[in-house]
Amino acid sequence: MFVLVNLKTYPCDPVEVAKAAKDVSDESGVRIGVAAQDADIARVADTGVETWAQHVDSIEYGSNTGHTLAETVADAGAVGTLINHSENRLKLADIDGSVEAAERAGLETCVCANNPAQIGAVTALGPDSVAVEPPELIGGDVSVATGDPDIVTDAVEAAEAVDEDVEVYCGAGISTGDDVESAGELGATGVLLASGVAKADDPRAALEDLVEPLA
Ligand SMILES: O=C(CO)COP(=O)(O)O
Repeated sequence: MFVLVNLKTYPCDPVEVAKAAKDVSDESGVRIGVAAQDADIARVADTGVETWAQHVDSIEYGSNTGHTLAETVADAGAVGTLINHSENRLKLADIDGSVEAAERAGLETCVCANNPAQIGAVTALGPDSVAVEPPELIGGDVSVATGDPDIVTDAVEAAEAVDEDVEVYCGAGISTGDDVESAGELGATGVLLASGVAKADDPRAALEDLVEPLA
């Protein structure tokens, strides 16, 4: 299982979380990534943790004020990027362009979607992975794996029907090792989570608990 921690714009210390994620990944052997804000990517990557961007735009070098260029986040140390997160939704054409931009820059791609039908649509764009995250469960205490297990199994089925090579992750409300284990049992090969680590009093302990069943 891949554990991708999305720091969003939470007021946590990104370097502290990144160092903890790097250590816990090294100790457990579980792949852990940290998706940081653009301005934090370089110092997060300096910790040695697998570093992701939270978004890249469907643009090339040039006159694009205020946008995120895939090459720039890659140069800063990101190796992957989220696209179309529920909090930064794009039109299908822009998702397609962002996937293309990320691939051009050598970034791994994870396209998020709200439901299995959207998962099928974005899988057709050929990203490395897709992630189903029901918006109503994001930021809450109920894990998608227990609160809406069918959405995970249906998303896995929808993606497989389009392209068996695209990994399927799930997210929303995941905060414990049990949640990660349940997500795996439903067919997900990774989880996206945010508040369970970014808002934890002790992010390192939260990460240790998350990977405990996997180590
Ligand atoms: O949006 C998410 C990850 O990208 C999920 O957020 P929570 O883990 O806070 O529910």
